[in-house]
Amino acid sequence: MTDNGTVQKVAVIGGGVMGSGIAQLAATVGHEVRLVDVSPERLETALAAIGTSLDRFIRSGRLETDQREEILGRITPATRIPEAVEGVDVVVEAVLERLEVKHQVMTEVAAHAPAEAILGTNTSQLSITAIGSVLGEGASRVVGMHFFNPAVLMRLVELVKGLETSEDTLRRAEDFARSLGKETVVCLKDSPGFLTSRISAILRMEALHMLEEGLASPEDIDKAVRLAFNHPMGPLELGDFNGLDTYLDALTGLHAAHGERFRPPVVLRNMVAAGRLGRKSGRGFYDHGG
Ligand SMILES: C[C@H](O)CC(=O)SCCNC(=O)CCNC(=O)[C@H](O)C(C)(C)COP(=O)(O)OP(=O)(O)OC[C@H]1O[C@@H](n2cnc3c(N)ncnc32)[C@H](O)[C@@H]1OP(=O)(O)O
Ligand SMILES: NC(=O)c1ccc[n+]([C@@H]2O[C@H](COP(=O)([O-])OP(=O)(O)OC[C@H]3O[C@@H](n4cnc5c(N)ncnc54)[C@H](O)[C@@H]3O)[C@@H](O)[C@H]2O)c1
Repeated sequence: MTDNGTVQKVAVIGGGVMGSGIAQLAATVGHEVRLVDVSPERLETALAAIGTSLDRFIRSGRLETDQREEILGRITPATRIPEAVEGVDVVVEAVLERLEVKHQVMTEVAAHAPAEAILGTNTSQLSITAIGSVLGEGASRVVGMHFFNPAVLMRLVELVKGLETSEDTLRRAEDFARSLGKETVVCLKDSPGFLTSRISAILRMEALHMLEEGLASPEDIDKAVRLAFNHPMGPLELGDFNGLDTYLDALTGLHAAHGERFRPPVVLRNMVAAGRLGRKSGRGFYDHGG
């Protein structure tokens, strides 16, 4: 909904950890949502995860039981972008953290979405300007809309202005984030990692180096951060929660942009090479029974 409460048609591209949460959030506040993933299996997993999350809200009394089907009924799964973006007001792209994949998706979205639709990208750290660069003048409609995992609970959306992002696009992205019940901050300059990912990556880097140095077990490194600083999760368990492949992609980008202080530690490369991606693969720094 916009500031004046208008229901919007929203397409979320990518039905993974983040896309499923963003789709759920938008449908919960009453928007009409199309959720697109190239993989039908991922779409099935996404809808199941949304159902599980809605059940948790019902159990804790934050949703009525009959809202479950209404919310799910507002989400239309799809495997193709062209039909899914027809007539939408807002697109949020949440596919892999790879520039070439984002380019491919943005090009297809822009070819089929209405010219006035805003095109948000949920990238964790890539340049918004670079993502929009494939659209020529269309880059004015591209804006960073960085949600946090789990999108249904975390309070912030970090908005990032690319070099070509128009003021109107930024304002509409802000309206859309507010319609989802989120607070916003605006990163005025397009610098990889924006405000939040640079901060969180530094904490994560230190935890990974401590693990490599054998200073403590993963459990104790996480416990230290949780209890000393009142963080809800330690950096290693948060890595398992978010996806270690996504962590590695983000650090690789930050390393390229900001240099040595973000060089991905070997322990993380090895985890990803071994397919230990965290919760989504059943095993990461911890065993999740997968
Ligand atoms: C990498 C990217 O670019 C950026 C990022 O995303 S960085 C990561 C940002 N995210 C974080 O830092 C998350 C840190 N963790 C947390 O905030 C919390 O651990 C958490 C909110 C995920 C879970 O809360 P926690 O108290 O630890 O666990 P838990 O007891 O399971 O959940 C608390 C409540 O939330 C509910 N809940 C948790 N996850 C839920 C979900 N996905 N859907 C619905 N409800 C949920 C639970 O049911 C519970 O409700 P209750 O209090 O009524 O019983
Ligand atoms: N995981 C997090 O905590 C988190 C938090 C904030 C932002 N992000 C960012 O959000 C984006 C998505 O991350 P994620 O963790 O949800 O990843 P994920 O791996 O869980 O999901 C990505 C999904 O995109 C789909 N996909 C790939 N190519 C596609 C295409 N061409 N068209 C449609 N779907 C396609 C994949 O099938 C997959 O389901 C990344 O840019 C990431 O950096 C992640």
